[in-house]
Amino acid sequence: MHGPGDIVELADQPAGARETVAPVWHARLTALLAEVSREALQGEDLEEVLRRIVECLVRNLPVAIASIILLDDEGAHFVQEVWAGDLDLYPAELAHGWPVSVGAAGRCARTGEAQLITDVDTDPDYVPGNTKVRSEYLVPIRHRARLHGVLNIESTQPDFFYPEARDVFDAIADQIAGAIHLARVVAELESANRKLEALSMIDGLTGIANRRCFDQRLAAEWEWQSVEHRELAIVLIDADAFKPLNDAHGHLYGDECLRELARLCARFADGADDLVARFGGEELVLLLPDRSLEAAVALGEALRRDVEAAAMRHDNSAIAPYVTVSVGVASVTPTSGRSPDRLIAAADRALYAAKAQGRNRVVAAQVE
Ligand SMILES: Nc1nc2c(ncn2[C@@H]2O[C@H](COP(=O)(O)OP(=O)(O)OP(=O)(O)O)[C@@H](O)[C@H]2O)c(=O)[nH]1
Repeated sequence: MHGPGDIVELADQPAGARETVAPVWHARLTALLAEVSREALQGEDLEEVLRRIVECLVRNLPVAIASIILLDDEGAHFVQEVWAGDLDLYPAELAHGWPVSVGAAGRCARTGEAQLITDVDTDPDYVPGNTKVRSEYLVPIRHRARLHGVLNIESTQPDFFYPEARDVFDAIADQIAGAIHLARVVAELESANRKLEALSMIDGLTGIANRRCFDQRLAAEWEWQSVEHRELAIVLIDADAFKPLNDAHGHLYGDECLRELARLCARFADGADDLVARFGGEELVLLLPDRSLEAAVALGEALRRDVEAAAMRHDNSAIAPYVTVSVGVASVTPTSGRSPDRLIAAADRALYAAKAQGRNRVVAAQVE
């Protein structure tokens, strides 16, 4: 069995002796690559992936510092450095990016070539991170055409990075490139999924929540309010004489009125857990936790008046020369295990009554 100690000793060997023990590096390399892979797979996000990799490197190899310095998308600035080591590293200030025109790492990124610094004192670009460091090896981290950053290995021994050692770090840099690529693809997929999930909850015409979102939130609020023994109200809003509106003014004007109605309704969803949603067609809904029936009726009445005040022209309504709404209201203290459909059914009955009583009014109903 060979361990990291074998590699430490290797660094002290004359060139001829090194060749005889080079297989030690290569045997170690296979195990190390497997371990780097395992570590990379366990990271939750890119930063943790990188931290696990650099910690794995300093645990297994006789290096003083290992760091991964990431480039921005343009490859013009280093924007993040993740490091591990026995020595303290005083990393350059990366808050605003560190241009690739500066430092040995910058030279590595600019040229796309590995940089071997056998004696840091003689390298004009070397930026000291710790005064005990004597030699440094920098390898580009590249996946296909994209340069992700630079792998930076520092040693307290001069001439530490002889060819066998450099082979190992070159191979590790390739593997890091794969790990970074994978972590970035996963992050992009997760972000795209979050956007899709959000989009799937939005009504395309009005920009407010859609029915799917409403159903989910209703179920969640129902359970929550049943635990809290608090009321849950809904207000159903239905535009009056909408078919005649479309017939008289055209579908596009109808769409515009729906958007304006959604905007007016949204102003009443001002509590942290309130929701305004398109219930379907020309019908909108407000989900209002912690509202009594009286409070919800008052809110429905204020909304009805606001719609009147908006005076959206309607030349084909028997009720008024502008758009009006009928409103059905219901409120209940939910019981876990019973369906929230009872609440919707009550608001629907109230809405039907408002229509039957002449429209442009608010009616409340008891939950049965
Ligand atoms: N412009 C437009 N019209 C819609 C949309 N969704 C539903 N509608 C129309 O809304 C109208 C609803 O008609 P009805 O259910 O008969 O109701 P109404 O004419 O509003 O009559 P009352 O509700 O009884 O006052 C239908 O003509 C639908 O085509 C939409 O997204 N845009």
